[in-house]
Amino acid sequence: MISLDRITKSFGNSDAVSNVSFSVPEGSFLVLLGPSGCGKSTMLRMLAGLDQPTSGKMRFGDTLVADGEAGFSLPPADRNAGLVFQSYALWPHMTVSGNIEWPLKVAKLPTEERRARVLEAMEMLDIEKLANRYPGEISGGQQQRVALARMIAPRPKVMLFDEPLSNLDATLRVEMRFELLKVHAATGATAVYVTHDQVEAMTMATHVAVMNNGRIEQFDAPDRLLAEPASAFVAGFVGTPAANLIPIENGNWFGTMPDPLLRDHSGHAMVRAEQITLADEVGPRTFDAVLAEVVPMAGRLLVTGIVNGTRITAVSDQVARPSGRLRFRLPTAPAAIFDKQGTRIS
Ligand SMILES: Nc1ncnc2c1ncn2[C@@H]1O[C@H](COP(=O)(O)OP(=O)(O)OP(=O)(O)O)[C@@H](O)[C@H]1O
Repeated sequence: MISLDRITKSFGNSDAVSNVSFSVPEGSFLVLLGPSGCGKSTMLRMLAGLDQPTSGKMRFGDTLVADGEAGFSLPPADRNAGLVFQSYALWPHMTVSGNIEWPLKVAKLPTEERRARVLEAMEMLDIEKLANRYPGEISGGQQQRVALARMIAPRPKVMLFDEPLSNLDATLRVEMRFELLKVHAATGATAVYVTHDQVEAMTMATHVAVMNNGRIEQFDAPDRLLAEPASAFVAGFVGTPAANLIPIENGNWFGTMPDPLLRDHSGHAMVRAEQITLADEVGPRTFDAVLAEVVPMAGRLLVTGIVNGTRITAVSDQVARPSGRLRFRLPTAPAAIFDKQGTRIS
């Protein structure tokens, strides 16, 4: 179990992480998801013991690993936690097996035990054939497998990942997502995984903490983030495609078309792409748009147009008119309404 109790990390006058509390059970796969600068790497560094919280407490199981007020932080080596970075950080002068063995040597494990663990880790990542190669002699994807093997060889209870797949191409990324989940399931460790890629969060996580400006916008299971986003930020960040956030003003779509369903609300109405249709005729809740792009997806089309400066995406089977103009029809009810601060109100 990992639990955080009101963790804050300040740099000078600004908080990189602000008053964050959550807990996840042992064996979870927690993803810290958010845009650049939201504080997710700072969170991970505190979990690893590389940074100390300014205030708040952090526990791994029953062990207190950091206490900001008391100025206490358990050193990284005493946390039974492994870390994998975006850059693989392998020792270039050591072979693959030498790299994997290194942390076991540091931990002073006997030779036989080290050999067995190196072999076990290489088998799990399917890299036995690379044992005697040097990092410069293997591909980026293979290097990331070695970094993973090196991380799991000491059998950490907590596995920490900082954007580990972002240097890989799209196909390798999908492959490595599967490998990571396999390793996680086989070890039973608790994983904390930092990414700005919501697809990684949606496909791998048991729990997701969506972060924005150092705070947690929503802490939930991936499907809950999609079904019940707590804020406009979450609604606009998750989903493929993310839901449309349509400006509403005093109960008017785009500030121009009144709709009793919007009551008198101002802010944004969430409308999913699959709720919007393309219309030939002008009618209730139709809006003319300028075509921005058409993306084929799973046999259907994601059609994006601009209405009053807002990008709107619909799922359609219909190819848009060649004129570059199109007409969207909004559904009778939005999936959610957020106020001007982005808080969900309906
Ligand atoms: N050592 C530091 N000194 C001062 N400010 C820092 C330091 N480290 C991080 N920050 C600031 O804290 C905020 C959060 O940074 P952090 O690196 O945690 O974000 P992030 O979500 O991981 O972003 P990215 O995905 O770009 O790495 C940023 O505004 C950053 O400028």
